[in-house]
Amino acid sequence: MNINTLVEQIKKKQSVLCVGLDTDLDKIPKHLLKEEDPIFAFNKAIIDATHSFTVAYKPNTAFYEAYGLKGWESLEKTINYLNEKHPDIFTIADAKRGDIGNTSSRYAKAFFEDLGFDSVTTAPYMGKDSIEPFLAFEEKFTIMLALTSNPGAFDFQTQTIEGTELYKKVIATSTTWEHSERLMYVVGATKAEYLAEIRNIIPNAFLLVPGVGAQGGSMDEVFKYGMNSNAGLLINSSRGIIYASTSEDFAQAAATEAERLQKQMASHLAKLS
Ligand SMILES: O=C(O)c1cc(=O)[nH]c(=O)n1[C@@H]1O[C@H](COP(=O)(O)O)[C@@H](O)[C@H]1O
Repeated sequence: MNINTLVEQIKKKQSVLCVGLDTDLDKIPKHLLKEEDPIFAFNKAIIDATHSFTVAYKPNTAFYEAYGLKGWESLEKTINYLNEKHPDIFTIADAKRGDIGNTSSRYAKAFFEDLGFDSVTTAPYMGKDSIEPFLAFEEKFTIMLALTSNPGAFDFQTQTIEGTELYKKVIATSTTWEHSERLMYVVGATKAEYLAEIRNIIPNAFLLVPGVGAQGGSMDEVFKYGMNSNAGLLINSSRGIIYASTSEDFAQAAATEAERLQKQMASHLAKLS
């Protein structure tokens, strides 16, 4: 996808909402379990109910890989459904990949070419040659972990090395890589107070911000410190939306929650020209 398509969607829908499809057979409504593919049936219902409030969907591949071949088929049906029905909606394979160069280029082919996602999440621990193979794909985006939402973010990411916090060094270094204009970055909503400094390093990049809802991050703080002139944000909620109800009314409840978040976003996005 071209970045302008994403920005147009954000302005049109007055939303930066990313719905996380972390679909768990133990949590979806019981009546769906008799469907031939309960995971896809659930995802389809969630997409049908929420797409008008949403600019991105993010299936986390762990929830599909956990069910082996069947799970991978559910993932494939989900991305095909999104690409056919909603080609303007940005898609994220949340796979957190990254390996030596030739392996990374296979991961990139799997998610960008075979499955047809617009973007994939990556872990930058292995450095430049582990990320550049993803960046080689035109009109595809690589969303690199920068400062994550979990408590373990303080174990390494915020440690100071030679006077700079590691996450800042990682972000600044990544801007020197070939096709760094195809990078986006993950910053947890639980770390919103760090966003102003992150914006000093990468004023223009899009940030994927998970951690509102179930993890307790504040959306208003994320906008306050993280928004740029394109919005520059994709704010993810997974469990808070898809399990808003676990009864037969799950899709309606997901739509109500997605609309509530979209309305909150619109109050900040009204400033965009
Ligand atoms: O890369 C991610 O999406 C991610 C990074 C991060 O720092 N924290 C984080 O929660 N995530 C993912 O975002 C989703 C958050 O889900 P909820 O807490 O249910 O909204 C999960 O799929 C996580 O794997």
